[in-house]
Amino acid sequence: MEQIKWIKAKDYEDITYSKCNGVARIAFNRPDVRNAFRPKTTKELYDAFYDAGEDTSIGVVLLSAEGPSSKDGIYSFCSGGDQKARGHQGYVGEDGYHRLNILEVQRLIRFMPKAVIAVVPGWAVGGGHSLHVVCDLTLASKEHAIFKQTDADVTSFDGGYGSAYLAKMVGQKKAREIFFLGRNYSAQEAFDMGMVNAVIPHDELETTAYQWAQEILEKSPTSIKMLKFAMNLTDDGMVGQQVFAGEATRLAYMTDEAKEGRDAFLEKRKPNFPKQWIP
Ligand SMILES: CC(C)(COP(=O)(O)OP(=O)(O)OC[C@H]1O[C@@H](n2cnc3c(N)ncnc32)[C@H](O)[C@@H]1OP(=O)(O)O)[C@@H](O)C(=O)NCCC(=O)NCCSC(=O)c1cc(O)c2ccccc2c1O
Repeated sequence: MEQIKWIKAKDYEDITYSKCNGVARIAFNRPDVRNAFRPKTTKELYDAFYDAGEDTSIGVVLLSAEGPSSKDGIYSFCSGGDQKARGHQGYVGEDGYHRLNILEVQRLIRFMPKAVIAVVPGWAVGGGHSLHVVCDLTLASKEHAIFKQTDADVTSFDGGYGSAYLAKMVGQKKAREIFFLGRNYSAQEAFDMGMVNAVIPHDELETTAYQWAQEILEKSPTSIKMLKFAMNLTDDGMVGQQVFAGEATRLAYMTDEAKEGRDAFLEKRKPNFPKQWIP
């Protein structure tokens, strides 16, 4: 097995961010509050995901978590929005504004042209549960992962990917059970209902995630990107079409036709599209 040498990509307070051999690892780092996210956390997540999306040396992103808690040794992926930071209209940051910025992070994960793997070492709850749902794949700790939806306990309902997309994954009845009853589900139960790809012994979770990432990196990057966007398309409406079509446009840019169109404009002449280019 290859030695994994994570290199810190940037210093943050609420998350850690490192890279190794084509893989970026973004990890929640507030284990004493079960990795709840506050506005600072979502800002940092957005920044790190944006960087990983733009970095052409990165092909796969792991969304993981540091831990366990220094208080009680319990592992968490993320327990959702920090209820202590919750104000009247959203989560309040140092600037005093009320926001629901985690939805922007969800969209970044959903629309980035790279595979994102949720690596769940412990609690995945509320908005933390929604984050694993929106990731492309989920690997869960056999011993410690627990999946739970508390949205209906705290009147903070994710009516987008967290619930409606979950229903596509596990079926309508099961998704309604998860949200309406808010029970705990083990990694194995989550696997059986189709929202987890593999149940992994805790000690092997991170290395397995890295191995899965390396396997994906052996595939054609354009295929991974187009397959991800194709699978997103039916659920994402016009935005899904826009994202998929944007990549088709990028491929079209690489043709002689596109070069002729661009060059003709720059040379202030009529474009010459020969008949043999007609499809
Ligand atoms: C996750 C738990 C089930 C774990 O229970 P356990 O008994 O193991 O641990 P404790 O409850 O004692 O927690 C230890 C310690 O952590 C603090 N903590 C845990 N979670 C949070 C949290 N979310 N916010 C703030 N603090 C948290 C807890 O207070 C303890 O601190 P001490 O100081 O006492 O040591 C359990 O902790 C739990 O149920 N947590 C709350 C889960 C929750 O309700 N999350 C919010 C759901 S709503 C949400 O996430 C959300 C966010 C958004 O931005 C949205 C935006 C748009 C739409 C929807 C959104 C949305 O739904």
